[in-house]
Amino acid sequence: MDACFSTQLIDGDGAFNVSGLENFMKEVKMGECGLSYAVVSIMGPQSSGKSTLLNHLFRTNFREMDAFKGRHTTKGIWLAKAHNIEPCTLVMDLEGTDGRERGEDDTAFEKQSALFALAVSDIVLINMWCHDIGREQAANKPLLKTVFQVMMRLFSPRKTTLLFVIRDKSKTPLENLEPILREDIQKIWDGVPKPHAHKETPLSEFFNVEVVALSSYEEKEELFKEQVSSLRDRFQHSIAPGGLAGDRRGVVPASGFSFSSQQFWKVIKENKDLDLPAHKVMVATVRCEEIGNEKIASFTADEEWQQFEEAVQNDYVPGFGKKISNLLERCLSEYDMEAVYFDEGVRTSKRHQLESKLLQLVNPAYQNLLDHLRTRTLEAFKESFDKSLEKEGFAVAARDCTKAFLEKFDKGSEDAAIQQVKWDPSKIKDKLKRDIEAHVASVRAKKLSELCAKYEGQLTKALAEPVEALLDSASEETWPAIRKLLQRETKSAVSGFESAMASFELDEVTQKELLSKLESHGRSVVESKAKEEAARVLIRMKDRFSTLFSRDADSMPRVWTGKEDIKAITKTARSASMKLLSTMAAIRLDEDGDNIENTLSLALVDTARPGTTDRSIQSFDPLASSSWERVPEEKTLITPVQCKSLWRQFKAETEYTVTQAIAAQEANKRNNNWLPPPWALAAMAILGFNEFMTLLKNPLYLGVIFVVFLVGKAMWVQLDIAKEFQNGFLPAVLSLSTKFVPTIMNILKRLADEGQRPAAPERQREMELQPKSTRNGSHSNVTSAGSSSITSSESGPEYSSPIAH
Ligand SMILES: Nc1nc2c(ncn2[C@@H]2O[C@H](COP(=O)(O)OP(=O)(O)OP(=O)(O)O)[C@@H](O)[C@H]2O)c(=O)[nH]1
Repeated sequence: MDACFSTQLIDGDGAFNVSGLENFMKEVKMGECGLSYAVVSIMGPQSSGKSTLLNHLFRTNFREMDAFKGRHTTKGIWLAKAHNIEPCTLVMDLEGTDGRERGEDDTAFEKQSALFALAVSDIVLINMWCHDIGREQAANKPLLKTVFQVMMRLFSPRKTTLLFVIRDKSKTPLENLEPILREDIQKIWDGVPKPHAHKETPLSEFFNVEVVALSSYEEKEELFKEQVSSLRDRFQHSIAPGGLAGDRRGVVPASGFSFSSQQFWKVIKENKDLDLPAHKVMVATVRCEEIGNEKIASFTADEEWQQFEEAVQNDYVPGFGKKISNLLERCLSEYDMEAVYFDEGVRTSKRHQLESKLLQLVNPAYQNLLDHLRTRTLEAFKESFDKSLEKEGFAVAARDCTKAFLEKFDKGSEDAAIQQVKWDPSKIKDKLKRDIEAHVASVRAKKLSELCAKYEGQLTKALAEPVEALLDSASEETWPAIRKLLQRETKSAVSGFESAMASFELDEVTQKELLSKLESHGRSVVESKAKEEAARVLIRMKDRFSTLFSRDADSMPRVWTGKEDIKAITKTARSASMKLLSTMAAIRLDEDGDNIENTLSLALVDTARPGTTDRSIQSFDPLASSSWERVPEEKTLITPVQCKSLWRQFKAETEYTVTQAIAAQEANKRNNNWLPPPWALAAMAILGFNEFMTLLKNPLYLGVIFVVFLVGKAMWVQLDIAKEFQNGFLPAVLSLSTKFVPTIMNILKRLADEGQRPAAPERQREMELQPKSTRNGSHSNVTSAGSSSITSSESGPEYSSPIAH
């Protein structure tokens, strides 16, 4: 027996051979049959030639009783596939009945196997001896009774074909036998108790009854074979309309046959009624679920899908939607193909389940893909936006690029779209939009701040130095000039900035904000410059004072000859410095209506006005305040009090210059008077002529005159007489008188040293042996003597200036 094509389905003890059936199903490729298959089973008394008939009819290998070896009876239910019969026909050989009445014991194997055969078979062959027809004690009667009884428990008629096979037919023609048999069958049917619903249901509603008679296999084998062969033909295309099982109902699809059979047997064993429709739904549910799970498993294991799943982890994959849709479609259509014969409701709902499970499986990959698409699009946007900024204006570039790249995203998401479902990519698109907007905003802020910095820089450059120069030359015109300059430069910067900003298409409020920022930058440049200058005001004042004081109208250095009116010059110079102080005292970027200059002038310069000369009686000090009248605090650079203290410092620091000038003037005057008057010189020359001639005529006198000249010359140099007399005659005589004796002593000492000095090399050696300190000491003595003479010459009598007070 070929184990692959026949198997024991249920053994003698009622155990279902699940694995055997599964193997059998695979071998005969039942899964592919769909509804195109038929199940034939045979019932009949033991050893009535059932196996023999089946083997001849379907070319199966059921074990037959070997006439020579002894008795063998079939146990349980065997299953085989009919050879060369279309469509695929499964054949079941049942254990033979023993022909005895078994009462109502539904648990007997005979009844259970009959019910099972009726539940799963399209055609049931009822094997009977010809001589049993019309007999009251026929062996098949209890069998038929059993068949009809169990049939009621199937709930709904399956329209099973009952093919009565009359064995060992006699000479009586079938035409005569058949009515008798049908009568017998009808009698049995009528005698079977039926449920209320089927009280009036005719037998034909449940069964198609067919009768066939065969000659004895034992006695007329050839004829038997011939008749079997023609009977075999009736099994070809048995399920087609008009065939043996043409009007069968409630067929379970082939792939559910195994599960269905198991369930039938289980229910039968539990002695429960078989609800065929419910069974069908149940089988469909289980099978469709199984098919769905198989499809999910095969989808998950699909190499193409795995490659896609891996690829989308790292990057966007073009063509994702189409490919995945195809894979899903393939999977679903495979399901459809396999589940097509199962209950439609179940099949459809399980299909939905399968679809949603598959989509759940695919969704993370889809989300990943869209995320990659979003980041990719954003990166590409950034790059393209940067490039287009070089060619077009900001707002246009931002608008065009945003539009283009959102469209690209749309295209990408369309490409990723899966046919089976409408997943909405709008959330991711919104995120992309937000990212793009944020990028545009950041670039805009950067560009605008660059632009601001550029124009602010330009404005700073245009203002800083001119403002500094204007403040330096402080006058009444300084602040109007600064205002004019500020207005002009701000206007030009604003117009430049405005046109540069146009491409950003900013809203009016922002534009105004930026422009006013630029304008206030201009003001702040001026203000900070003014503050800087104010911090240096004292130096500036002193500079101005010394410029005006020590240079004349032609900018030539003044020589204090004595003719200059130092008082007037000082006053002019101080007035100018005071003006500078007043200019620096406050920022006057708006119209200057302050009174600073007047206040300062009154308080500091015009102190000589009548009534104000004596300070002790000046009751009110206009500078004793920390704020100027009509000048807000933030515009004040130097407060009145600070002005006062600065002025005091200024005066103290410039006083020396004035003193020096006065002293120089005095000295100059005296310098012109140190020689005796010309008339005295002329008298001396006329009166001393004879003595002079005597001196020239006597060589000894000449030598003495020469020595006196040398000593005189040395004294002249040593005492620096010419310089001494620059300070006036009287101070020079006093100074020279104090230094005269020490200088004479010094000259004599040096002359004595010269006379005692040995030859030059010896002197050199002596110098080398002499300690350094001694040498320096002698030098420092000379220097100190010199410097002391200079110091004493510089320190003239203190001069008390009338202007200083
Ligand atoms: N008289 C007669 N005997 C037959 C016929 N066909 C087979 N037999 C004989 O009947 C005996 C039993 O044959 P099987 O085919 O084993 O009978 P069975 O009904 O399958 O027996 P079980 O399944 O064991 O109940 C064998 O010895 C056969 O030779 C027939 O048409 N007429």
